[in-house]
Amino acid sequence: MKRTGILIVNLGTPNSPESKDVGVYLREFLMDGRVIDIPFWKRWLLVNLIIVPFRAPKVSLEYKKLWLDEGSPLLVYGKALVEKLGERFSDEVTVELAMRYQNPSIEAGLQKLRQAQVDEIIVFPLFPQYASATTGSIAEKVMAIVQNWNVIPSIQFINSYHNNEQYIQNFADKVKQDLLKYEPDHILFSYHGIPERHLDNMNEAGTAWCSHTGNKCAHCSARKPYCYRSACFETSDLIAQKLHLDETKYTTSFQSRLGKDPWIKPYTDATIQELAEKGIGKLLVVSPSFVADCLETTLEIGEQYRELFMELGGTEFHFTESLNADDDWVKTVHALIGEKMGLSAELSTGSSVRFPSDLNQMAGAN
Ligand SMILES: C=CC1=C(C)c2cc3[nH]c(cc4nc(cc5[nH]c(cc1n2)c(C)c5CCC(=O)O)C(CCC(=O)O)=C4C)c(C)c3C=C
Ligand SMILES: [Fe+2]
Ligand SMILES: [Fe+2]
Repeated sequence: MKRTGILIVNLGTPNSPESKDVGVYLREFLMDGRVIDIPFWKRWLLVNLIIVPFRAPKVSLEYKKLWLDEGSPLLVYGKALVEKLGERFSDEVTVELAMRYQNPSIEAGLQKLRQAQVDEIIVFPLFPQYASATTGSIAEKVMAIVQNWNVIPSIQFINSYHNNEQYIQNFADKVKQDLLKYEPDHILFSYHGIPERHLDNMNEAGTAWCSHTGNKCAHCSARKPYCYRSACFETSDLIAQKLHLDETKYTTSFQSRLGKDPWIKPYTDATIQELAEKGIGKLLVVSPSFVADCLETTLEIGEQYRELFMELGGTEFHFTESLNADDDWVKTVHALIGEKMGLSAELSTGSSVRFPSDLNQMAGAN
């Protein structure tokens, strides 16, 4: 019987909210050459002498606000998701949670799959829109580890699902509830940003690939899934279409800027200012690049952007909760993985199907 290992991977978490552990986490994260893509020695100086000493104490206070008994929100939601997924798969499937930075590590997760003697591994990054700094980094790490194994099983990466029908529906359902509850004047889809340079570097031919302008990202007209910016715009459009929203009723922007280099635009803070100046009173913010609530949603959006909007004359500010470990989102992840396992769409979207056992039973196998 074929055994499958599934590795669900999110960004990371410090071991505790204390400044020292946050520093260790930030150092591992920001020393990743896919995150801060400058020569090693410059990155080392920047991260160790400037960013971490100033940022760790501040971020530690933020983690302390959100920390739960069992750990950081990303860890808690990740564990709940993996537990629910495990219940949906049969005994031949092993599901493990890993964090790209700190613990549980990708190394530990892969080791558990190896011990379970899986024949294939499916890596599912909790990032719907591909970016080299997130999905790319996870793939690099996984490949660096398995290259030392004697038996390297078949490995598949689920690189991008920014336009997946079920993922779009999951967010549309959440937004719909808030539209009915708050009746906002406008919806802002705010995604985590990346430096513009990261998109320029994508073109192997060496020329800039992404136009960085317009809402259709003109040079990426085919809306290639690997242009993070285009993918984010497409996600917003698809959610808006599900909700029959007029184009004038929503905007897409990018948050969480770090450093002085240009990041993809429009920036969320500038967009909030423009919306307030246009007279938008009631604003609903949605963040589809985060499938679990974390510092960047609960605090950056829920506190900092709320404060900014209200200071600028806004009357109501609401934030749509992320998918976290909602049952409908679990079904989506189950279906996306099922597809990679070669199961039919019908079976993989069925909520009560425990595959592959069901498939085997249907085929009369043991
Ligand atoms: C959603 C996708 C994400 C992309 C793309 C991304 C790129 C990216 N991030 C930084 C710097 C930081 N990000 C931080 C936290 C953080 N980022 C994401 C997601 C993406 N990052 C998540 C899910 C989180 C975790 C938040 C949590 O609650 O644990 C941080 C740490 C917090 C802070 O200091 O603000 C930094 C730093 C860069 C430089 C970058 C692209 C190059
Ligand atoms: Fe980030
Ligand atoms: Fe682009």
